[in-house]
Amino acid sequence: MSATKRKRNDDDQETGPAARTRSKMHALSTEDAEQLADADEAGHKPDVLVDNAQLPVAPELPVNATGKKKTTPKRASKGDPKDIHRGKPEPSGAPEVWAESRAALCNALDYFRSHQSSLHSQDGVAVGMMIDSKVGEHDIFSSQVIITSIGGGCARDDRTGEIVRVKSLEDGNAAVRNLTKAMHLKQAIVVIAGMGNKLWPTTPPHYYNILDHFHITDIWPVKTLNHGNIEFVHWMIRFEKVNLLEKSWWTPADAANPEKYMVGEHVCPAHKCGMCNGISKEKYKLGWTCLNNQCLEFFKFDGKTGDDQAHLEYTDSFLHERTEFQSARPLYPLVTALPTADEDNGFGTGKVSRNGIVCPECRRCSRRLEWERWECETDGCDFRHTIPFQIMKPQDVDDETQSFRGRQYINSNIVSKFERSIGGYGAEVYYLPGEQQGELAGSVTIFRATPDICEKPQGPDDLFAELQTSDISLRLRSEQVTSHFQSNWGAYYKFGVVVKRSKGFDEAPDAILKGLHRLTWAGKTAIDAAGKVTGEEGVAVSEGSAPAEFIPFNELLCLGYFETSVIHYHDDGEKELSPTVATLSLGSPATMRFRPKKKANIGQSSGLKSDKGNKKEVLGFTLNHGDMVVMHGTGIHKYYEHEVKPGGKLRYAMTCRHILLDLMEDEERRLESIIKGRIPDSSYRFTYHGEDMGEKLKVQVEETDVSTGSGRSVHNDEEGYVQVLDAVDNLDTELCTDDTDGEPAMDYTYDEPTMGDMGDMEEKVFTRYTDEEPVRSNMEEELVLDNTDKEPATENMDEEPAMGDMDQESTTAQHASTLVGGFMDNIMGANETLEADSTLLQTLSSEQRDIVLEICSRIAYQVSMARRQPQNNN
Ligand SMILES: O=C(O)CCC(=O)C(=O)O
Ligand SMILES: [Fe+2]
Repeated sequence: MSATKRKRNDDDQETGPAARTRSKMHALSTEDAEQLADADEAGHKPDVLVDNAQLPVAPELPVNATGKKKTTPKRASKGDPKDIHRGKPEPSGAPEVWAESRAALCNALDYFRSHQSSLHSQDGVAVGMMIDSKVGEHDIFSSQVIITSIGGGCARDDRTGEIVRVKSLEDGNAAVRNLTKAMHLKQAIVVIAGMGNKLWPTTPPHYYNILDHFHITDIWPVKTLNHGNIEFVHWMIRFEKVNLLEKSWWTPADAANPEKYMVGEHVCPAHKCGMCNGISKEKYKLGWTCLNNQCLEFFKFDGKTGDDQAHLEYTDSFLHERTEFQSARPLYPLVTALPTADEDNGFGTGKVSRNGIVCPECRRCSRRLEWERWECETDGCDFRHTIPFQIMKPQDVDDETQSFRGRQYINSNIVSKFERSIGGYGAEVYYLPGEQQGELAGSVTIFRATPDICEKPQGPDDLFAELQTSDISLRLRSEQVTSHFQSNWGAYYKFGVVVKRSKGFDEAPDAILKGLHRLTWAGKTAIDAAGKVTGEEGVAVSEGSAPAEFIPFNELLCLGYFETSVIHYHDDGEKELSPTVATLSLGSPATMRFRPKKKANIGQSSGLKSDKGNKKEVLGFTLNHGDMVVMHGTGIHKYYEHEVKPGGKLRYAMTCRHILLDLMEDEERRLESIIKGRIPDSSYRFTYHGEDMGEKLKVQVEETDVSTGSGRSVHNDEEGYVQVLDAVDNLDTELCTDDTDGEPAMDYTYDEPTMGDMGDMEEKVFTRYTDEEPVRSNMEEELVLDNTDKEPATENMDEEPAMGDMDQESTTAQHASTLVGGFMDNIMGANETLEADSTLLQTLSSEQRDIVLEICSRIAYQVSMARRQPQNNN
């Protein structure tokens, strides 16, 4: 989404003619600076919100926070930044706004959205500046004046941890340009000071502290020698506080304001350069020098250059001078107003809903960490703020989908594509190669949901609606700067860093369990399909990476995307991840892309070029509402990375994986994961069988009207019914067939319930009649499990009865029957929860167990639904 792309980095080096023109800029020439401003206006797009999902881990206290990239060499010591200020006096006041993390600061303040650089600009004009741990030798942090160097051209020395100059900035950089423009346009700048700045005159109360509005009086180049005695040019800036009358809150409480100068009291003399005619102030005690870095006299003090500049001290007149400041440009309010519904996109998921807030009570900047609302991050402060959600309907999704310009791309030198009809879906199967000739990294299978599929009861439309109204515990990951919300269910999943929280499937809302069962079908089916296609199409398969066996999922990660959220290129991990990852897309459309990792030896011979060190995408496709995508093969995560960029107002993705718990090092988490990853028996009522069951199975279903007892054929459309019947039918043909004639051995009918006071209520209970007498009452169930025409489930292969081992079979059948019977008793006794006897359950193969549990769960569900219907037939 273009609004989230970083258009340019403040530290970007500019090249080309415009840059060369600028290089002639005199430090303080108004005329040149105005030209520069014009050039910027013409040539640069406005700065926009940095897309923060790609940004480094935001530092939290007590880590010294400067928002450095992960690649930045480590500091020599990571002590508590408070230590730097021990013994300093307390400040006389408190900041109007503060933050403890860079992410919160940048999320909440519209004048400082810069997650990485120390400058924030709008329309090419600087509006907010941060002074933190990069403190130069000639920096000043006093009550009314701040002098600092303008970032860029520095790096941290790996050995010493010191900041050193590595690049000369004769031409300035984007930051210099944007600040110069602000100076000439008289744009006031909000200055923010971090605790990492050792020049604080008092003890900073928080990590990030908003100081006040300042204006820029001077920007000039200086020449310094770095540790290797190499000459570098960099740029300095001097700010003056706008309001000189009010005592600055960061000055000591118990001292009279030591720095209280007014306009005109002191004047710093300026002189014209005999060489270039440029005018420069006499800023240094060392004497006057020309401050035009294009002039031969630049930074020559009385003809001298070199070491004597190392200890440049400012003149008193330069420090004490105060400059008239009046501007037509409005000051940014220091406290950014709370976002309102009017500014939002109508659904409560717009860009402003992803911003942070400044708590009106404690003035802390807080991120939008909770999906539902903003909560002040200060312990003990219970300020909450909401922009109510509006439910997004299938029609809204359709409208978005119609206008979505997704990206369909396949590099056919690398990726092969096949199309099939699978499980009632149109499916696309893509094969991604590994590094070796003929090696397969894995397959990506997409099941395309049609409008019919989406509209089915319990289908994607229902699920999307349900997610919007259920509490699915979505939260932003506070320890990382990401733009999507997430909740993890089942086993702990290592996603970048180990998820801090995971809830057990036994506490999951139905929507999550429905997603899990749907994806289980997709995972299983995709493996079968990919295997089949490899056979049919002669695709080479490498050993191990994409096995033919499906390992049931034990984890589900639910992601929630607001309008501007994305998930950037990543892999899902390799070490603790089994080969299958299945995702269900709900709501807004999105584009998913795959590219080989930088170091993967893929695509070289096909001319796959790198883009800034990254490989280009090899596969891109749209994911629409209801679509499911299955990645199968660990090679997909080893050699490739993927990203997903939604293009609408609200999207959810539920992604299931199997986490290999044996590889989990943390024993406590491992044990917890076993428990949390257990799929509750009652959830098997949501078992999904794909969309073509109705075609495969033609089992007559009879419905008995409970009031008349008369039977009639059903193809009842009532919510959930056909689906339930289909599912039960499916079980029939799978397991419960009569040995003699191949017809289903049981026949589900509705029968009059035998329980107490159900009256005329349209109670629907499934009862099976066999040819023989029912074993118990007409409410009882009996299952005849037939293993003759079905392979036993692979995972319990050893324990399975041998074909034709009737004793074993009938024991299994009996156990199944007892389970269902016991369960029926249980629900008829008004207890709607399934309490299957686990000992008996263990005698069944996993497939049989699923089926038995599914029958039980579906009956329980129907009974409970019927019980909830209003009894208004009398
Ligand atoms: O949002 C999606 O569709 C994909 C999410 C994803 O890549 C992940 O959860 O790892
Ligand atoms: Fe992923």
